[in-house]
Amino acid sequence: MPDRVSVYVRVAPRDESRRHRAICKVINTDSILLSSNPKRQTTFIRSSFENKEEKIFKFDKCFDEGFGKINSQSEFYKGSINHFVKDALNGYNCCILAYGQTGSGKTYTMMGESKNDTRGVIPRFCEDLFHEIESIKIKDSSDLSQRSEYKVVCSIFEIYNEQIIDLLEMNEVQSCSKYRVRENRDRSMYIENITEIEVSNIDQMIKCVKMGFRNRTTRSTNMNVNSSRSHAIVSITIKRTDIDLNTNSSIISDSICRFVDLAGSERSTATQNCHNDRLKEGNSINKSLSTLRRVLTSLKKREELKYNSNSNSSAHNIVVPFRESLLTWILKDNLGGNSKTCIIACISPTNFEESASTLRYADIAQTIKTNSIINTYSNTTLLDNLQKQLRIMEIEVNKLQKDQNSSLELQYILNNLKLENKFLEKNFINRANLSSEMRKLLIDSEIKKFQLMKVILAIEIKLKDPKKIDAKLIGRLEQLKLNDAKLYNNFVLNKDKFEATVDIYK
Ligand SMILES: Nc1ncnc2c1ncn2[C@@H]1O[C@H](COP(=O)(O)OP(=O)(O)OP(=O)(O)O)[C@@H](O)[C@H]1O
Repeated sequence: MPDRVSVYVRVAPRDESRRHRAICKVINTDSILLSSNPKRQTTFIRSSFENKEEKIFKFDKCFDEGFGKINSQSEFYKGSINHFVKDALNGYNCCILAYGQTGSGKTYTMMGESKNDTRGVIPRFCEDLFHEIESIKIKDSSDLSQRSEYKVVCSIFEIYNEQIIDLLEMNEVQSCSKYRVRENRDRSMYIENITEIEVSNIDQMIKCVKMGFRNRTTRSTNMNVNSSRSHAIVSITIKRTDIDLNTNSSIISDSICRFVDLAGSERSTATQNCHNDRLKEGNSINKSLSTLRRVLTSLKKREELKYNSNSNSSAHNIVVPFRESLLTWILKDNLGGNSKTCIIACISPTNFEESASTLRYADIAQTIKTNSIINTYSNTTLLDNLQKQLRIMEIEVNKLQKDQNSSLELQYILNNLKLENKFLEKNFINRANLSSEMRKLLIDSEIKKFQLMKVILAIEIKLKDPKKIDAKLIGRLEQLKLNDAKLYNNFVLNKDKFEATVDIYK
């Protein structure tokens, strides 16, 4: 079912945002007037400098009125994200991205603080997820015909300088190169070798998420990295199996929920990036965020073409640069693919340009369509797929056996050739006793022996790896056959077998 990327706007409190930006040494602050109107779902932004324009954006929901009321974490969660719990349990992939400049409240919104009422979207989602699972289990317990089983797996990583850092890996010294982004058969993305922890209740889940974010802070301190310079991704995989106890058949649904706390979106010129490492950091953040913006722009263009020209072919000519950064490659399916996606546009009332830029990109994002489907299959489909795979493997095994047979046939031919060679050698040694006519014959056979040795040598080499047998060798054997059919027939006692072997490799 086509969905649209939804956008929720959140405004950080003026003082907090300014204090955080001061700590992060962000310069170029600007004084702006910014307010959201939750009734109309609009956000108004205007620089207090007279020459800057006024802008009004309309989104799915606008929270926090800027100068007025600040929405609590609970109000924000209930008004935006909590419906994703049911979606995820029903088998839909979901993705929640927090986008905005440094100090605009991305981490506060996603993770929140340790105080109970200030916890963010991720811990609240995890709590709701297990509450929902528990309530389904209680409902099931009175139903004798059905039972549901759940498996929840969590992985947490960050992308820093275009490398993946596993935040659940106990060993602090990590080889980043072992983490590879791979594509599943259904074209969804996964990270090879990433630590995955199975959790079975709220406590385990929250501990896992907290450990990931604690590692993010510890590692960033050890590496002298500000956490806002990396993108943190929490990935929760949910597998639900509904078993019909009467028929013993089951329906399985799989979904992945990704929570992405993006690095600060300000341009590197806006921060005091003079140090080499900082410059590298800045460049890679710029690269991934600018790729993200280009991906959003290309997807929007694609949508417009589809809508205006009513032709899919011109829309498909638009190349979306997913592969140009790790971030967009991992999120490929979430941006315009099989996912229910939302962007939380975090803005801070201290910088006109950056806030306007965040709102502009959120505006582009909300035009993008996704195609979320319930990722479900029955155990009979699973069986069908496994049987299909089995058949493919059987064909492979047969082929391999055939190769092995061919190699046995070649071995047989080789032995015959060796025998013939011995015969020729014997004649060669006794040639002094031969008549001139016989000698001529032997010179011929000497040439043939030489040819034969070459063929034997080639076959011996190829026997080590029969697959590598090439047209040249077959050509040589064929030539031998043409030059002297009698000799050839002597070499090969079982002619048919030999030809069959040659045919296989033709
Ligand atoms: N809605 C809010 N209510 C209360 N405090 C907030 C809110 N938004 C942000 N803050 C406070 O503002 C400060 C900066 O927020 P936060 O660290 O979440 O910003 P950020 O966008 O993640 O920055 P960075 O990109 O540097 O990681 C924090 O002290 C946080 O507690």
